[in-house]
Amino acid sequence: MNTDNLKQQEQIQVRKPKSTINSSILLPSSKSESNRSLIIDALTGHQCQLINLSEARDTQTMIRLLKSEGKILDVLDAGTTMRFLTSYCALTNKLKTLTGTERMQERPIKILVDALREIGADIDYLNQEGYPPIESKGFTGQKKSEISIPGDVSSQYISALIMVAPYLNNGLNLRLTGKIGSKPYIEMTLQLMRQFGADAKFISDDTIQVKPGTYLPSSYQIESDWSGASYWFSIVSLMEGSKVELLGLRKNSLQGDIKIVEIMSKLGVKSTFVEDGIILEHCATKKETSIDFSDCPDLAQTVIALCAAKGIKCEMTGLESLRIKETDRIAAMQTEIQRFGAQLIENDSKDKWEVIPAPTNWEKNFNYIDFDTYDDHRMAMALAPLAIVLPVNIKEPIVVNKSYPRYWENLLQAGFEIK
Ligand SMILES: O=C(O)C1=C[C@@H](OP(=O)(O)O)[C@@H](O)[C@H](O)C1
Ligand SMILES: C=C(OP(=O)(O)O)C(=O)O
Repeated sequence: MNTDNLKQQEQIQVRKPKSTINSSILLPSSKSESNRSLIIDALTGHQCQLINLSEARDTQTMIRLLKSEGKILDVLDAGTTMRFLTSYCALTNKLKTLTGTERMQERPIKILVDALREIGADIDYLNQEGYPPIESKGFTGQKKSEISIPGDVSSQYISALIMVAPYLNNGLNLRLTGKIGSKPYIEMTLQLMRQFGADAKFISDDTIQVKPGTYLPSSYQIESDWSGASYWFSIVSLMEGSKVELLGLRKNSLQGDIKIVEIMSKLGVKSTFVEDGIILEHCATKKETSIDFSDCPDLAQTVIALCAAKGIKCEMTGLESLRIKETDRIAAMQTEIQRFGAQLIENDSKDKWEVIPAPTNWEKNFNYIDFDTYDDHRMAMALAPLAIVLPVNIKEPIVVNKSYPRYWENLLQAGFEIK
């Protein structure tokens, strides 16, 4: 099934399946694991065997740019690609210009650039101080091996630094200040580094130590993507009697977004791990809950959309980083769920949020709803499951290419009607 034509449309109509869903879905593989293993592979001189690399545009962009002989590396809208390549180019003495989409040029990179400069890299901003585009102008030797970096803005800066750190003559001791956000992504980086033979670990609550050394070429099989899995949890929660098998997921995942299993156990999905994945079955839901997304920010939109539509009141914390992702995801979700009478309310100190769901039977007031997607794959993928409740139209369906190019294809396979 080829959905390229569908994706080229300005808007698609998504309608619920005519019968109860009972499907087996092959998820995309994780772009986070893929992009890390690609940097590690590049540092070994491309000696590793990486199995099941992601089809996601963020990963395909990483593959293309790591091979590129050109001076300008355009990461498009891929955050990890921008941050990981910045550190890789800066510390391995590659003279490159790194740029990206308009939105990428609004996503801060100062914390990473400051840290790289302290270590000894020569980097310039080409436009606005603190933001891409940047120019990596060379690395002539390590100035410092102990530095501090804020841990509460984006874990990607930290992953970017530690992944290249074994190749620094003196290694790196990195102290993280503030509350550490997206910590499982840092753990994923450390585990992958160790998988490829590096000596890298947390030596205290706030300090990571990376010893000098090299990665050992080896083979690694990338797992399916737990963030992509979350949309299927939402679908199963919304459709009574439904059952979905998701292939390629592991119980002992490196990905923090496996937390969706626990979150959804309260919100209408029973999960059972099987040999090559997980089986999701619809079950009863709570009507009120509270969730901290500090460890798993990419799950927030899925849960906000689900609670808003399904009458679940939800208190949320840990959403701060959503403001600097593909779009301001808090503002975007506030606007989109308001279309059907739900709200996402931020408290005065901007550190707690509450989903006030749409009133019971809200769907009776509409024939359909149009949703905007703000150049953000997760807006499209989080809102499309609401088609189970009411017909939805999704703008710019091509956005899914960033992490889950076969999303619409998989929905068709499960019986959704899309045109
Ligand atoms: O390291 C990674 O692979 C990622 C880290 C997270 O970003 P932050 O650390 O900026 O929260 C996450 O949102 C992103 O999708 C992928
Ligand atoms: C935030 C995301 O990606 P990135 O920051 O890598 O662009 C995401 O995939 O939700």
